[in-house]
Amino acid sequence: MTAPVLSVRGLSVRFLMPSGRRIAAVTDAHFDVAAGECLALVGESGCGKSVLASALLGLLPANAQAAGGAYLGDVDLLAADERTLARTVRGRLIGLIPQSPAAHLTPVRTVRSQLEETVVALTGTRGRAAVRQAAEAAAERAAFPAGHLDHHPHQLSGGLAQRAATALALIGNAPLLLADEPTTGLDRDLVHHTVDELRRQVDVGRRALLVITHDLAAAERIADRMAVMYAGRIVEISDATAFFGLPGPRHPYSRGLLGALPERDFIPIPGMPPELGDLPDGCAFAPRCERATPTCTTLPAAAAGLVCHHPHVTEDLRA
Ligand SMILES: Nc1ncnc2c1ncn2[C@@H]1O[C@H](COP(=O)(O)OP(=O)(O)OP(=O)(O)O)[C@@H](O)[C@H]1O
Ligand code: NI
Repeated sequence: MTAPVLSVRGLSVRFLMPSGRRIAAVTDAHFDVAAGECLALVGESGCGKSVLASALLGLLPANAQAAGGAYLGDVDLLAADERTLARTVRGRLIGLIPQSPAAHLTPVRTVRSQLEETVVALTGTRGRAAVRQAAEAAAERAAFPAGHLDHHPHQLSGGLAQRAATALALIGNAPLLLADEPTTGLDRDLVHHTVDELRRQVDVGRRALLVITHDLAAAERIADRMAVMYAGRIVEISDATAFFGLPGPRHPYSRGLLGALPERDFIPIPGMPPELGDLPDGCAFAPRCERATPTCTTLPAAAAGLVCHHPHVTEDLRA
């Protein structure tokens, strides 16, 4: 296997609240993403997905404390200073595909001028003609039509705004693309389109892609591997084909997430996720888990991409 582009090792993030409360937003995350691979990070709202992404980008708020390591090439993202993050990480090592492209684009300037500015800032290209050509090439890579380059963001459809934002994210040729909810608010056709464009960047550009999403159908379409997060912890990492097909997810929570989909069983997981400021000592999912036993008051050891005392194994799935 090729060396990973991103290696996350024991990453934890705590928010310290004025009341003295500590919020455990991310706990002990371990994963890799390789070139030419897409890892989808899924889980219910508030489970810590965006906080994890912010930690990688060095964009945590001042009341956050991060521990552990996150390595991209020879840069430890958690230890890097703001100057390194601004000059070499954001845009150059990590291309960020934003959640709401319309808000990410500058409203008063054309797409062309924003692309050109980013070309100058990130690639060192100089000279009007060369910059113009590089901006047009970036648009083309994201399938943004040349005929719309002189439009302002408000003149673009949701799909074209997404492609403009993707074009911007690709300019620095970053080895890692990070997309936080890239398909939120888009209709199904556009979801497919956006996801397929991102997948193309992985396949053609041999980039690593970490995509954060609520949308399991989008994840199924794009991901090679699935990471499922619950109450700040990644509880399962599995091959996407096995996860969505047979034998299916191994963690009871992951099975619940899939089973809640309208196109599957349409049965919601009972109960609510716990408060991240008041997590139990043992497995945080136990109160909602139909397989819970007395051992679940202790924390399960992580093994083979699973944090669970009683995962589903292939034998019970056949029964
Ligand atoms: N600045 C902050 N101060 C304190 N707590 C915070 C702060 N930012 C986020 N949190 C808490 O961290 C937890 C994780 O939030 P996060 O935004 O990562 O969730 P998420 O999984 O991305 O959810 P969604 O799917 O809704 O985007 C939440 O409980 C949130 O309240
Ligand atoms: Ni989020």
